[in-house]
Amino acid sequence: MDSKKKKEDKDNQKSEIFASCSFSALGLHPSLCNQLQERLGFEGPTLVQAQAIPVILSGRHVLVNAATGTGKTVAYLAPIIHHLHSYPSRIDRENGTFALVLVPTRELCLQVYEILQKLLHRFHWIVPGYVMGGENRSKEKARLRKGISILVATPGRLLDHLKNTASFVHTNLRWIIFDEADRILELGFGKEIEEILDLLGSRQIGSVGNGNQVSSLSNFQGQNLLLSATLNEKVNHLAKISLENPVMIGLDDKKIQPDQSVDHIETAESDEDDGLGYSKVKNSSTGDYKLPAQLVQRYVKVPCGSRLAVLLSILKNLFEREASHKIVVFFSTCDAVDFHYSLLSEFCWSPNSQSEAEHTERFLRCNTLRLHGNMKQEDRRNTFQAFKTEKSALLLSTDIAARGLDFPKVRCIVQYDSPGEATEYVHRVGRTARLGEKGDSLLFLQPVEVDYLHDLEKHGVSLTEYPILKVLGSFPLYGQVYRARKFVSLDLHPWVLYLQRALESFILSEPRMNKLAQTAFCSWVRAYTAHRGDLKRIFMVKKLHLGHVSRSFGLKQQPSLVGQSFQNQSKKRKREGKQKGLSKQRKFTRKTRT
Ligand SMILES: Nc1ncnc2c1ncn2[C@@H]1O[C@H](COP(=O)(O)OP(=O)(O)OP(=O)(O)O)[C@@H](O)[C@H]1O
Repeated sequence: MDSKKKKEDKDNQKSEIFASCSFSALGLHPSLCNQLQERLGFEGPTLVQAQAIPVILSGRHVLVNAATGTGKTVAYLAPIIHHLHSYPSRIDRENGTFALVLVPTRELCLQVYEILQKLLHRFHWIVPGYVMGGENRSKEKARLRKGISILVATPGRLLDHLKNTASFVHTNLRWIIFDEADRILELGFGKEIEEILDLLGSRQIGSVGNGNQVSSLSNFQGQNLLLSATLNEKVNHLAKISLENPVMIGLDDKKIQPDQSVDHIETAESDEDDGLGYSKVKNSSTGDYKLPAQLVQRYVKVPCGSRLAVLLSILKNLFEREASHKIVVFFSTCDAVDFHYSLLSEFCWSPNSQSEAEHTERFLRCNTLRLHGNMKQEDRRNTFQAFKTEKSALLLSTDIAARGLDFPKVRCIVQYDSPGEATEYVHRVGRTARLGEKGDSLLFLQPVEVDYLHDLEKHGVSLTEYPILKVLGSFPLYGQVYRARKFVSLDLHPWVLYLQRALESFILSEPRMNKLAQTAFCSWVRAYTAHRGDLKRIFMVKKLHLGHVSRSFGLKQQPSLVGQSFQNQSKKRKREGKQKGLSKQRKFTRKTRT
């Protein structure tokens, strides 16, 4: 491709993402515009920012439904800061909280807080803060007592403070933002959200605050914003109880010029009026998802028993091809993350060594990190920061990293365990190819699961096949390269066979690893049984060969042996679940899968 064509392509890509206007043309205060440029390095707004900022500035309730990595965070934070900065008299810490940003996970909480800190660098009187599960409650209470102007929070911990922290002033609350609302609801926080809305007096009518408002500061009414990738029943319900006559900002307005955007933005389409003045928003979850054009999406069809060896081979190939690489691999459970993390960090094998004693070289020589919801808060924080700053690293994660997290320069997303809903697929791949950058994604499927591709196609997502035999053929075995014929099954590929054998003997020789593998096997099967709705027909436990599943955890044991411990574990989890009074599904979703 000549350089002129390359430049043209780059310009086209840019105009798909960025608007042609400036931040100040959207009505933002000049010093905030400077801050966006100097602190965050943003030269101009993205399309979604150009659409959302003027509408949010106008005070309307808004529902934003836009593609991943398009800059939604600044789209809602900038107008809030603009308003707080423009109050006739400066706000004070004693005035308490003016804006509340609700997010589903702790990592997202920290991420939004970090952006806030940068944006507020020059506006020291507007104080950012966060409260979230896993943090020290009394320290949070002390911070709330001092006063936090813009508070980022996870729902459970916020509710706790609303009920138990008397010094938490929220009488001046003007904005409630639900970021990644669909995820908040999927994690089972619906009840908490309703309670929060009730406690804040913000249900339905959207008039925030309960008396004692600082009327001298502003006579502006409450404004709620909801950002969600999917508009399903639950999100519709939340929109209904929290938004008043909202403006809908969606993907279809992508091509609209920013200066015309307010006039052209669709208001929520009316399917039916519920008599409350709120029109039901059309469900777009069955429609096409818009994915970044530059994202290369592929799938690899792997028999269950060879999954582990193929995963390791692909990762080895990716890191050897490009030394500096950032890759995220998604697993269905916390236990699977722990097992693969230990395995990848410790497994030594060099295919050209003749004796066991010579296997001293780590199979995968990359910086490996892990992230899931059962880790200690401090470790979660460290991983999150490390993966942000590393130039080359491998992150093994549950879906905790699937939504909203913005890790710079991730080149490849591997979905080793299938995601379930197509939305989840879209969010996972959304961690790469952000804001016009290059990105690849690879979905692992067993031969019995390939119907999942049709499910994705229904949403306009189509994948091409990954050349796995070519990749496996690139590894020399005892000095020889084995070029498999097309019809050779992966199970019988010499490289896969040797690697599988090496993995099994390594795991067998390490009791700790063996235990991790068994636990991971059990929760993997549990997660497989948890697929819902139509997906149950694709991911059928009945079709699984448990012996092959064991092999995919490097286990040599008979499945019945492992199955026994699986049953014991299930019973134990049920007992614990009852004791803690959590519903089975909520506990499973929050504890095991994230
Ligand atoms: N105007 C801009 N110019 C340049 N970079 C920007 C701009 N706005 C946002 N970004 C960067 O784009 C990336 C994605 O932003 P953000 O995380 O807000 O996207 P998002 O739409 O919320 O993504 P997701 O749907 O995955 O949560 C971030 O790294 C952010 O710093």
